[in-house]
Amino acid sequence: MDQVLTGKNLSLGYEKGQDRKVILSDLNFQLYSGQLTCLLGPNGVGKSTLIKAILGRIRPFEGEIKLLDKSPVDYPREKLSKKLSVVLSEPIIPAQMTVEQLVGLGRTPYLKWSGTLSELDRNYVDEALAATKMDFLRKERLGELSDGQRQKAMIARALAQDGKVIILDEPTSHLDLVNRHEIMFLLQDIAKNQDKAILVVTHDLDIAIETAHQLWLMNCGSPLIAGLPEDLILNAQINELLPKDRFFFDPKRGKVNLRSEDSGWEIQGSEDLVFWLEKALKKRKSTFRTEERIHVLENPFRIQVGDRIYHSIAEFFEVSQTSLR
Ligand SMILES: Nc1ncnc2c1ncn2[C@@H]1O[C@H](COP(=O)(O)OP(=O)(O)OP(=O)(O)O)[C@@H](O)[C@H]1O
Repeated sequence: MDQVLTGKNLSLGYEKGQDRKVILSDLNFQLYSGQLTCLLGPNGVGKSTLIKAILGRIRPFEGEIKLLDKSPVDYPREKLSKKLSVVLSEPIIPAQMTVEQLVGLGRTPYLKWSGTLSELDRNYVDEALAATKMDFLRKERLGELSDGQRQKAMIARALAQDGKVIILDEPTSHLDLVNRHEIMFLLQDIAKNQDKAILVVTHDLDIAIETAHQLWLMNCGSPLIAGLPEDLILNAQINELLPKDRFFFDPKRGKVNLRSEDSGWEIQGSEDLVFWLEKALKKRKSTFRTEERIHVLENPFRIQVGDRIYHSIAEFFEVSQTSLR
């Protein structure tokens, strides 16, 4: 497992005339080949700014980024494209272009003056189509693909480019649940099987935890936290992503949960049943209160309060609106 991209003591931001607007400071990171890394953080924290610096589009105010042996800003453009490929979140895609033509564009940095693909280039295109399971759609026009298929075509283009590092900015943001998982598992496979270092910017914590080998967590004013998702959950650093007064990450459920200090109810029963009933109750926290203890029972599912029995949460809410107050 090699470090292919590193950042040391970085300070990043934008310059306007004499003014410097520092967005990120004291930033350190290592991106490893063979791993899928997900970068998470709230809107505006500076994720895109970091990506721009990695792509050499902005120069660090301080510190250094190293892509293999040198800084991205020191690579000639074409050489950089052979080391690093990018899939942006809102690419401009010509609808008439076929999948095969798009993936062929990934070979642009390698083309000779004639501009035509050599046999070797075509092999890369074929391999990229096979790795993304897009072979059967190679002649399809991009305008006629589903969003998920289009995203896979973009990933195939990045693969054909054959860089060591692939960066994707919110690649799953427009996709349904199944496609989001599929794309992320595909990226996980590519990282492992093709020894790529893949960095994905995402807001999807659930899927990042499920699929990433490493997480990078960014939050305003704190250093970047990097680690295995499971370590960050067990040592509670995952909470750095959340406003701690209102939310916490529940390690048992693997989910973000709302804090409730004074819940206004007491529930007894098995952990799973209590969890789901409490979830439903939290959504009604402003309207629901009871002094009586709530028992939640299974086989068959029922909720008991005093001697009253309810057979679903909906029924409990409906009746308790009047009887429990
Ligand atoms: N070209 C620019 N010039 C000046 N400030 C900028 C520029 N681009 C971004 N910023 C500022 O940098 C900060 C971080 O923005 P950035 O886009 O990096 O955040 P982000 O974490 O990617 O957010 P999101 O999750 O919403 O995409 C914001 O305050 C933004 O206004």
